[in-house]
Amino acid sequence: MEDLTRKLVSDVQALSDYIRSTGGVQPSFDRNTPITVVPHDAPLGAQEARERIMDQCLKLLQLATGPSDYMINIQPGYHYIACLQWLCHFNIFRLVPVKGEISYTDLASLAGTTETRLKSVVRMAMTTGLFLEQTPQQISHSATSALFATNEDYHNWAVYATDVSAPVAAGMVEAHKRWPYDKEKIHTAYNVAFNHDLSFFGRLAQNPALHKQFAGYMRAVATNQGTHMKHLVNGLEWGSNPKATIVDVGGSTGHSCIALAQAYPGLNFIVQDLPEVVEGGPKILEGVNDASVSSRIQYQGHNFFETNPVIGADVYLLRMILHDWNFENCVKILGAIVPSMRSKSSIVIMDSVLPAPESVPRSSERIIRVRDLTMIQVFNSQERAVEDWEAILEKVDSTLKISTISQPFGSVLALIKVELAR
Ligand SMILES: C[S@@+](CC[C@H](N)C(=O)[O-])C[C@H]1O[C@@H](n2cnc3c(N)ncnc32)[C@H](O)[C@@H]1O
Repeated sequence: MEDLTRKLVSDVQALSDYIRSTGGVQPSFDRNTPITVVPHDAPLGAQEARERIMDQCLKLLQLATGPSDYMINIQPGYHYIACLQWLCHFNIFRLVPVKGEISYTDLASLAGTTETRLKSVVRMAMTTGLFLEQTPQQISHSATSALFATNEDYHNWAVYATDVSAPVAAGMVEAHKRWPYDKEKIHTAYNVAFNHDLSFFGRLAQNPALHKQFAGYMRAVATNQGTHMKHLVNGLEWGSNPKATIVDVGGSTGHSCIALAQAYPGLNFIVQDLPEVVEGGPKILEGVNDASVSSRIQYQGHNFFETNPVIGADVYLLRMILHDWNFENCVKILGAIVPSMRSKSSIVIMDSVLPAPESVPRSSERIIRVRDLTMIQVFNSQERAVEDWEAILEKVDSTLKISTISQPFGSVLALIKVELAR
C-alpha cells in the first residue's frame, strides 16, 4: 500500500500540475466543473497519470478493504444500479433545477413519490458523486448529475444500462444453466431477462422506441474516453488517401463518419445500417449543421449478411460490430464484404483486442471485461484476443491478413487493419 501511495502522490501531483499549467479547473464535485478531467487531446503524460491514479485508487481500496470486508464493499454495486434506474424513472435528474436547489419535499411531490424514498435513493446516489446536499434538506446538481440532466444521450445511457444491461447480467446464470454449451444468439441471458426468443437486434427491429434508445446510448458511449471518437480519428492514417471512400458497415446514424468527415475534408462516406436505423441519419446530419460535412455522407439501408453493394471502397469500417456476433456470424459478415473488395480495399475492424490478465491497469482491464461479459450475455459472442481474430480471418479467406493493429492509449478498442494479400 505504501508503494502504491507513493506513486499515487506523484501522479496526482503531475496531473494537478498539468491542469494548472493549462489554466484548467481541478476535478471537483461542483456543478460547474468540466465534464472531462483532462481534454481528449491532452498530452499522453497527463492521460497516463490519470489512468494510473484510477488504477492505484482502485487497488488501494481493495487492499484496505481486505478479504473479510469484500462483500460489504461489493454490495453497494447493485444498489447503485437500482438507484440510478429509480432516478431515471422518476425523472429526478431533470426535476432538480440545473442551477440552484430544490427541497426534498417539493421534489418528491413533483416526482410523484414519497420524501422518505426520495431521500434514501438520492443520498445513496450521492455516495457515487451524483447530486449534492450543500444546504440541509435541499438537493442540487453535482457536475455528474448535471450531465444526465442536460445531455439526453447520457440519460439514455443510464436508462439503457439499468433497464437492459443490469437485468441481462442477472440472467447469466439461468441462461448458462438452461443452455450450457449452446452458442445460439437467441439462447442468451438477454432472452432469459426479457423472456422472449428474438435476437437482440431482432427485438430492436420490432420496437422503434428501443431502437431509438439504443442509438442514443451508442452516441453517448462514443463520447466516453475509452470509446471516444478521437481514437478512431487519430488511430489510423485516414488522410494517406485524401479522396478515399469509407463504408461504415453497421454505422448506426453516422457518428463515426461525422467525426472522420470533420477531421478529413476530402474523404467520402457511406453509412450502412438496417433501414429503420439509417432513417434517423439525416436528422443527425442536420444537427451537425455543416454542409461541408453532410455533403460527403450518404446513408444506405443494408443488411450486412448480404453482399456489400459498394464495390471497391477504399475502407470497409466495422466499428463495434463483430464483437456482437459469434465466430460463424463474423465469418459471414466479413465474407459478405470480401467479394466487393478490390486490390486497394482494406477492412478496418475497430473492436477490443483482449489483453492478458493484469497486463494493463486493473481500472481499464475491468472496462474491457465488462464488454466481454456483455457480449456473452447478449449475443453468445465474446471480445477477442489477436489469435481469435486471426482464426476468423483465416476461415473467411486465407489471403485476408492483419497488416497493422493500432491500440490508441485510453481506448478500449483497437484498430485492426486487414488486407487481401493476393
Ligand atoms: C454496437 S452498434 C455499433 C454502431 C457503430 N458502428 C458504432 O461504432 O457506434 C451495432 C450496429 O449494427 C447494426 N446492425 C445490426 N444488425 C445489422 C445487420 N444485419 N445489418 C446491418 N446493420 C446491423 C445495428 O443497428 C447497430 O447500429
